Amino acid sequence: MKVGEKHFRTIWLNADGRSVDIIDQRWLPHAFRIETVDTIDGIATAIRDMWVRGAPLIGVTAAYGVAMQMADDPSDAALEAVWHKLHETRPTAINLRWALDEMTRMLKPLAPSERAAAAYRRAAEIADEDVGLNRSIGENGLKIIRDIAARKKPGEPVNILTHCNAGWLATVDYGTATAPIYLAVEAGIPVHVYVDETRPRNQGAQLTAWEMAGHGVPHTLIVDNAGGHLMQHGDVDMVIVGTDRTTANGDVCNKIGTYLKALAAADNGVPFYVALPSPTIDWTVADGLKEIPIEERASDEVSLVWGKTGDGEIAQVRVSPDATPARNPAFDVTPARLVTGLITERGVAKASRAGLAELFPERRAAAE
Ligand SMILES: CSC[C@@H](O)[C@@H](O)C(=O)COP(=O)(O)O
Repeated sequence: MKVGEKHFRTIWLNADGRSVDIIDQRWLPHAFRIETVDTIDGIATAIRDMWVRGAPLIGVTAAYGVAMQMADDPSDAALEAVWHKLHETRPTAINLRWALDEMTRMLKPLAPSERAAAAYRRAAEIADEDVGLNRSIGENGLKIIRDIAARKKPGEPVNILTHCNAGWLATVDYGTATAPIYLAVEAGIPVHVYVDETRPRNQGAQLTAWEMAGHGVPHTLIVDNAGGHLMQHGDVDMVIVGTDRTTANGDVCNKIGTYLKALAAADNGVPFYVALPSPTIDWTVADGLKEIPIEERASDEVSLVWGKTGDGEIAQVRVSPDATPARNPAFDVTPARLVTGLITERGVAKASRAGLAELFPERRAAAE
């Protein structure tokens, strides 16, 4: 998407054919910085410390990590080691494991001498595929927004609430939850987005708000606890969020706080949609609550917040007493029964085993 007048993806291969450049998301919205990453350790750090984040982008970054490893050492042992090294960086987003499995499946049968070139080719394809998937999600989600708009008075915006950042910064381009929003704006449908700040790391306040502003999408930042109140007063027409892992029966794991939004939406009859590309479906898991590993991140992320000081410096401040302990589960699981629909690249599925199997019969069959 655009940054100023220039089109950017979140990650791209450099002319040296080895290193990647990434948008370093730690500094947004206050500074737009690009980092070059040219080692496996650098890739692991970028994922773990959230220079890049968002399930699809984590997967693509890991794919380039495997390619870098193959350029250094294309042996079977190195291929296995890089799988483990990158897999442990962030446990919840299934796209990470999907990308590592996909790279391994493709590279294993090749002679070591062929692996580096093939790995870079496949990593680039996965990046391009992500863009295509998101575009299709956008088209399928656009139909839902269009239907809601048709029931409104002319000129009245469709009010969409989103949580965290499932925008272009979380993917290679377009985003998942935001793709239908961008297409609605392009189609001239009036929309307005309520952006949850998304404590503790504030991906909504810092990233989604920046994206919306950059593309002229009318939006309003709200604190995480405001959504239920707004829904009770008829101010939200629909919720669209992303997901880090959706199970074969439609349970949705996403940024902490998503579940509370789904509960409030169900209580108020507000449709709750989840936008996801198929690599985010974990066909091996049935019960999201019991089986999805939930990342517990450092307690500092709760006790300290990043922001811009009056002097224009990007700095961290403490919001709690020095000695107060904090706990930081990064994701939660929204049961399928609270999800109105799953917006995928193939259409909108019911959040159920049958609904997903109908859209992806070959994947369901392969998992059995
Ligand atoms: C298209 S991104 C989907 C999810 O990864 C997104 O909603 C999310 O929860 C991101 O969490 P993050 O911890 O910032 O990586």
